[in-house]
Amino acid sequence: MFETPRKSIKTRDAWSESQEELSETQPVSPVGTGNRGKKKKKRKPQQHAEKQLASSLQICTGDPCERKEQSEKRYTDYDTDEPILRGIFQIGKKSHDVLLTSRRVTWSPIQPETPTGHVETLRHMECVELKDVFTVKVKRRRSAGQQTGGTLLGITLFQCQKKGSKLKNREIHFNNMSTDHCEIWFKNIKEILSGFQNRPKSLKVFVNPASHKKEAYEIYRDDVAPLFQLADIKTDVTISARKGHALSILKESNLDAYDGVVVVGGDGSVAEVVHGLLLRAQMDAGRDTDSIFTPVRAPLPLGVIPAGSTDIVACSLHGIRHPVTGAMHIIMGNHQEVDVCSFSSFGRLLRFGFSAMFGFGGQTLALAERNRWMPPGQRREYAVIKTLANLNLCLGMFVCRPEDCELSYLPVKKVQTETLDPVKNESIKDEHVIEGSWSTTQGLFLNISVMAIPCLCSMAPRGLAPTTRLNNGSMALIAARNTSRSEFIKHLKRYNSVNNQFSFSFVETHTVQAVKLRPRSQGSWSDNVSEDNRDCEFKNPPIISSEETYLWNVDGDLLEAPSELLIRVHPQLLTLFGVDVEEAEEPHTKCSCI
Ligand SMILES: Nc1ncnc2c1ncn2[C@@H]1O[C@H](COP(=O)(O)OP(=O)(O)OP(=O)(O)O)[C@@H](O)[C@H]1O
Repeated sequence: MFETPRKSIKTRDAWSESQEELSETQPVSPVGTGNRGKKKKKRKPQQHAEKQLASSLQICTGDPCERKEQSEKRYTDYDTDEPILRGIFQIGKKSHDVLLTSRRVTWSPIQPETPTGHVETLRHMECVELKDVFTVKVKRRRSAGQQTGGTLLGITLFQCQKKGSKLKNREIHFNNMSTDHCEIWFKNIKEILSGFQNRPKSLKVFVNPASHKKEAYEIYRDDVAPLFQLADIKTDVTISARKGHALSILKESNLDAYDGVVVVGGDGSVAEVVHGLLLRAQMDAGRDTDSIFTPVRAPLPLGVIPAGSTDIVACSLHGIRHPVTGAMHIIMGNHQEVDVCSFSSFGRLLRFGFSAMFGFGGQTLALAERNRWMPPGQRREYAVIKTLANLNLCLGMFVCRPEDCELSYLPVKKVQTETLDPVKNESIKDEHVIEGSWSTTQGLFLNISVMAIPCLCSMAPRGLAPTTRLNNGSMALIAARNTSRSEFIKHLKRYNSVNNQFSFSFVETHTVQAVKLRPRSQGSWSDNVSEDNRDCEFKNPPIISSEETYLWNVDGDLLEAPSELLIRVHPQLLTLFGVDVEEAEEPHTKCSCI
């Protein structure tokens, strides 16, 4: 969305970049200054410019009727978007006629007139929308080590370019050695760009150096920080020293100085920061989290730079695990409202998050965490194989069997209403969510998943919960009842393909607002220590559930919860930097272990 500029900005920022030579410099002819009060005096050259542009737009190849329609449409478009500046710049090797309006920069090569008086430029006309430009810099040639000054070469626009789900930085160089000319263009473009108010100017950044292959810091330093610097974003970076470090900072520090928070890491790190941001918002709003409360929204948007092993949140938000794409969504201020779950037990808030798994999902994570000494992919596969192998088995004093649970859920009921628009005299259809009533079921469950976001990842490109969206105000409840090992494996395998993973008689799915789970067996999934991993258990003591607690996988983090857990969805509680995507564009990874 384009918003009108609010303020002027200091314009003498210097940008030192290439050593490239200008082979040619064109004379300078600005047609306007952006000062609309003086517009009348400048009318003549502008009219001439528009006339020339209009005539050039009429010359194009293809079907004449289509051509006329196209040229009229484009001319109308340009006509409503008033020219602010017009001048000559060298772009690439050619001189170009460049036009700045409040929405875009358009350029076409300067060519001699044909005998008919037409200038054949449309074919080569190019433009960049200013909503896609994140910064403008003055371009100078400097010798090695020179910090200031240097020969002025022109200005450069930095565009956020989209290729599929991937976003990247594209530089467009407008070369002209006239200081006055460049300054006017720089000032005007900078002023227009300052009107995009969602774009952050100051960020609090958390980096988890322990994520995945321990490369999060390098990813931030090499791929992300230079882009933030280019976009003139101030950053305050904390390298997380331990689990819970980001949470304690978010709970204690004053966040007023920031326009957003960024986390560089995997899903566990994202979950910690999401919880911290929302907990802080509840504390500031005086909410009593020891009761069933209505949470307030987090005041700051959160950006996610993927550096973990699965990166489900980044995939669901960007469609791809690509740190530069994450950084670009932040720089461009792309806001996406996202539903969040709260996890509470006996009225007390345990944490905020996006997804939870109980049973198989909790058990595999517990086993993987106990074997952190293994490389990430290997320990995940090991945990999946081991848990599947032990399914329905008794290992010494530990029993791996489905959970005996009482599962209650509050379904989302949507009703359509129809009202009459008195002005347009047409009916308006509206959808409302109404309070349903709790349903309760019980029995043996192999796995229960509750997800407020689709949870896209390379193993499940359409998501672990493809029926939910980032902000549809509901959660997907997927419950797999007890079945044979081979049927359960078939169900798991289908996440990888386009086939419906839920078309099994033992799987039920519901769209819900709340879920309550009461496991009735004691300690069944709590551990599965077998002879062959006794050694590693000794080095990494197992997470032992007491009689009263159960292990959940909440956003890839282990949560030890008492025997009753209430999960509620809170529509659009958080703003993330990103967009809603249908499918992950990730290279499709097949789980080799099942
Ligand atoms: N300095 C640190 N040392 C160890 N653990 C940390 C540190 N800082 C944060 N943590 C914790 O590490 C946990 C796992 O990190 P993270 O989720 O980023 O990586 P991952 O597990 O490799 O990725 P994914 O969750 O995508 O599989 C998080 O719960 C986080 O709280």
